[in-house]
Amino acid sequence: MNVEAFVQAAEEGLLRHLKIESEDPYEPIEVKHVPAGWTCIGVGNYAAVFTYHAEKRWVVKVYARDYEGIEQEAQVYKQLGQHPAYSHLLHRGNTYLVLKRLHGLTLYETIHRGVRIPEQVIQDIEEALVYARKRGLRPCDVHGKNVMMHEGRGYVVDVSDFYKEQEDRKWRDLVKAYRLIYKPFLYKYPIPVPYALLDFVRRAYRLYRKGRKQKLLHREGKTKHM
Ligand SMILES: Nc1ncnc2c1ncn2[C@@H]1O[C@H](COP(=O)(O)OP(=O)(O)OP(=O)(O)O)[C@@H](O)[C@H]1O
Repeated sequence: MNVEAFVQAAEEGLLRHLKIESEDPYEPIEVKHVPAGWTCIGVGNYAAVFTYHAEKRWVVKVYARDYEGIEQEAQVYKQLGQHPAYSHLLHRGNTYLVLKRLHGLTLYETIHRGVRIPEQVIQDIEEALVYARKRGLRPCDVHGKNVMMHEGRGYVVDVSDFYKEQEDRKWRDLVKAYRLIYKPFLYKYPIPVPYALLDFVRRAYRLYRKGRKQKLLHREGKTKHM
């Protein structure tokens, strides 16, 4: 199948009948109906990602909201060029992108399933982020659901926020947690962690970062008035 035929199949077979909704901007979007022949392989807070039974090399990332993000993500892929740790863009539609499929499990899923994450995976992702910086991008929103592991190597699955002015701390905090908590405990005794506990940690982390940000803003406000 060529890209044009795939795009046609996506527009006629998937997008016309697909039902996805974004109810809470801080929670993954909800997939209500997927037409036959297509499978949802992942959801984020903005988009859901689908594979087609007749063409396994590519995926369709369909946005449920913030459609201006599509152009930004397409631009980031153009700026990134080809790199083994990233997907790449094949086509940009009005509400969707066609991307190279990455294989494996997100780090979030590996922890859920109790699969060991080797140091090499973390190093591959670090190198991929250094590469992105060299191409003039700022790696942002790199967290456990946006990075993948396949056959012991690391991949970055979502680059949609790399255009932003400032990097955030998510990846740095994840590496810290990997070295301080994961390596000494879960790596040695890889037990499956329920989604409920992982979601609790995710929400607690969000609240912690929000608290830190407010504290900082408060302090800055105080110094300005001194
Ligand atoms: N190129 C790809 N190949 C395979 N799976 C993918 C690909 N892109 C995304 N996925 C899967 O779909 C999920 C959601 O995609 P993605 O993280 O890009 O969505 P998003 O809404 O932009 O995320 P976020 O909420 O972090 O902004 C990923 O966690 C991953 O499981």
